[in-house]
Amino acid sequence: MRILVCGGAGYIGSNMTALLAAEGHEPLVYDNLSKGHRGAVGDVEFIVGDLADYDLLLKTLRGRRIEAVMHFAAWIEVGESVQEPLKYYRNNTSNTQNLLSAMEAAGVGRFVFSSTAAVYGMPETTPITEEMPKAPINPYGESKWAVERMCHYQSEAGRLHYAALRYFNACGAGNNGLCGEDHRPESHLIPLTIQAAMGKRPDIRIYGTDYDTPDGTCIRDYIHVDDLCRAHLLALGKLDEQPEQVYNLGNGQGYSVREVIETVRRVSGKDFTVVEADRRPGDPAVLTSDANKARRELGWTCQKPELETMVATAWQWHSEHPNGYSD
Ligand SMILES: NC(=O)c1ccc[n+]([C@@H]2O[C@H](COP(=O)([O-])OP(=O)(O)OC[C@H]3O[C@@H](n4cnc5c(N)ncnc54)[C@H](O)[C@@H]3O)[C@@H](O)[C@H]2O)c1
Ligand SMILES: O=c1ccn([C@@H]2O[C@H](COP(=O)(O)OP(=O)(O)O[C@H]3O[C@H](CO)[C@@H](O)[C@H](O)[C@H]3O)[C@@H](O)[C@H]2O)c(=O)[nH]1
Repeated sequence: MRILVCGGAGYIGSNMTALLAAEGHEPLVYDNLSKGHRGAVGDVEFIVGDLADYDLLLKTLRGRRIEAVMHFAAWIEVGESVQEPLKYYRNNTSNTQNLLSAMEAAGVGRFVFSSTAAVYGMPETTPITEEMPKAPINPYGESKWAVERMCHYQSEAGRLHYAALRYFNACGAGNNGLCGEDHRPESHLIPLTIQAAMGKRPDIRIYGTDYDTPDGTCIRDYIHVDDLCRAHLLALGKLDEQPEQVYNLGNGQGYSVREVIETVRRVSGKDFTVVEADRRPGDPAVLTSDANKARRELGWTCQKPELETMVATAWQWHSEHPNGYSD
């Protein structure tokens, strides 16, 4: 299929673009490079464009005879979304509405959307199933949940076939270790800890050691970006027969912040300073997925479920690219 990959120069989008090309699809990256990196995308057609540009979207969808859209483009920082809510509603919600409108006008009806575990807010129990209450606690989660509702009603109206994929914590370097994580600023635990191990930051701070968890630190469900991307392919393949798909994507196993830090220490063989700091506002103690629905309906399995493997691929990429995509 000819697939428009919005946000294809970002961390997950660049991995997806590489997988699509490897699988014989024809990806076309659409990214404004506000956060992504040209160097993250291999020899694939690239349009520097903004989701807000309806005319360019329509021209691209029609002119390139696009058959499906995979949509990764968004602002992704929870803390910033609390400080600047409208920035998040504009890019994540309004601009996605713009994209869906252009798709409708161009007659493109297949859509795979990057949603997030943040739609569940502070879940009362874990692991989380898709049916559990959607109760985001920040504008980032709300901005994504609003898109899910938009897709649901478009689908009910017979205007869209879509998959909303609720990622847990994406990590690792994918595409045979070639596509790594280079967010600026970086806010995610694994790359930040790796930066500490590389001596690029003075320490790694643990946000909260008094949670009701075995070692007092937060537990998250880390999923390798290769596993994440394979689920997109499977969802895309079922869109024609199943017009509405909603799946959690996690590996179901939780790892604490201390376990992540120890794994980076082991994998890297480096010692670094760990500082015990206050809790970060809005962090649930435990976020783990029940992804059985994706396993059952898509036939999806995690091929890299071990934290050690995820961290090792990330460590190798950062060691080979000490300045990220600036190299
Ligand atoms: N990283 C995670 O752990 C995680 C977890 C849950 C959900 N997600 C979702 O997955 C998606 C991808 O995340 P990521 O980590 O790859 O983020 P990223 O910031 O690396 O990639 C986003 C890309 O979108 C582009 N972009 C942003 N706004 C744009 C616009 N208006 N027009 C065109 N391009 C635009 C950026 O330049 C960037 O290349 C996001 O939608 C995010 O909300 C990520
Ligand atoms: O310097 C740091 C950074 C993070 N953490 C902790 O590490 C855990 C993971 O944090 P982070 O890597 O920032 O991921 P999350 O906040 O869990 O959010 C990610 O995972 C969510 C789904 O679980 C997605 O919605 C978000 O988009 C994605 O960024 C959390 O407990 C943080 O408090 C630290 O202790 N120190």
